Amino acid sequence: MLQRPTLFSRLSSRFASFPAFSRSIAIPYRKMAGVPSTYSDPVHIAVIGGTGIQSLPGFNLAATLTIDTPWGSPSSPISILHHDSPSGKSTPIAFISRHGLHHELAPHEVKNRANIAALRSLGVRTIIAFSAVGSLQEEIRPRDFVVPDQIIDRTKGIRPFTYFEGGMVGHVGFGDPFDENLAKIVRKCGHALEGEGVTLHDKGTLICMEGPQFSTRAESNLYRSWGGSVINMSALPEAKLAKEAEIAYQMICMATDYDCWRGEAGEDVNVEMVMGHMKANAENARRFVGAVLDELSKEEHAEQILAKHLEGMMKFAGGITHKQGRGEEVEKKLKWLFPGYFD
Ligand SMILES: CSC[C@H]1O[C@H](OP(=O)(O)O)[C@H](O)[C@@H]1O
Ligand SMILES: Nc1ncnc2[nH]cnc12
Repeated sequence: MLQRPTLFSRLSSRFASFPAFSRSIAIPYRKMAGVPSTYSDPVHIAVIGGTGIQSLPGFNLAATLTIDTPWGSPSSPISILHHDSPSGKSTPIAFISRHGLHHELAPHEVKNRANIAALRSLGVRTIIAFSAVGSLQEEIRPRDFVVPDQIIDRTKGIRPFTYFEGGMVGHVGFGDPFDENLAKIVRKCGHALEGEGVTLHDKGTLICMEGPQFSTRAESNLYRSWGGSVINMSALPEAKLAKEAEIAYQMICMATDYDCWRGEAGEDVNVEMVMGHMKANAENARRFVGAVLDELSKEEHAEQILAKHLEGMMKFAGGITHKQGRGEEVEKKLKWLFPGYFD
């Protein structure tokens, strides 16, 4: 009888045809007694933690994976956590710390391509990303949560932002940068926590700026005049790459400051302010993420967490370059990311 390939054997055979990346799978990052460095089942859901959320305590750590991708290593080792939902079902969740385990990566240094590629290689098709944001509107107060539905790109083109370059061209729709079905689930969970210290704004336009310096007052006011709700430095290219990787992606934002647009009416943003609010509200952030994971673990969301509505999209959106015009290196990389799409 044919054995269903385990994730490890699937990855091994993928690496076997791409020797340059064959060595570093499953090498323990820092040997932690008793924590496996391999994981054999597919993992469909991931959480990307941002500022102040370098780990997700309260979950059972099942494995710590070090995965090398054609775009290098992710920002941090990937923790596989077992999430036990109230129904008794255990669901594996992959967790990456965007800025590294010790917040050592600046926004423009985050390993976005490797992060998303490594998650996809594990089977991830749903990402909940967390971010500390500045508020551009009076009614979005520090410690409020926002589930944004739009992004304005104010990064400066210095971050690698696509998998399709160097001889394979792809164009993916980005009219809705977040996954609306996933957003509905996230909003429902957030509202269920309201009254217990959680205030949620259902929509919002997120400005993603380059940083690492915060905005000037003129910029901050300009973003307000554009209808910006909140501002951060990390939604892009993360959301673009997730879209290219056919992964349903939603960011949950937590306001930590009013940026600098209030002038004399309030103190300008600074790191202490951001960290202070993050720390004070970390428990709510974790409860929010936990509630979303509980909900996503339900059988009724099985299709959604596999992002069936996105499956196969890049075969066409990423396949416009004729075989004879393809760059050899990028073709190898994309075959690693999308086995079977570009044969
Ligand atoms: C520490 S303030 C600026 C920093 O905070 C946000 O991080 P993340 O989105 O990863 O939570 C923002 O994007 C900046 O990177
Ligand atoms: N004011 C701000 N600008 C950009 N990123 C932020 N993250 C938290 N607050 C921020």
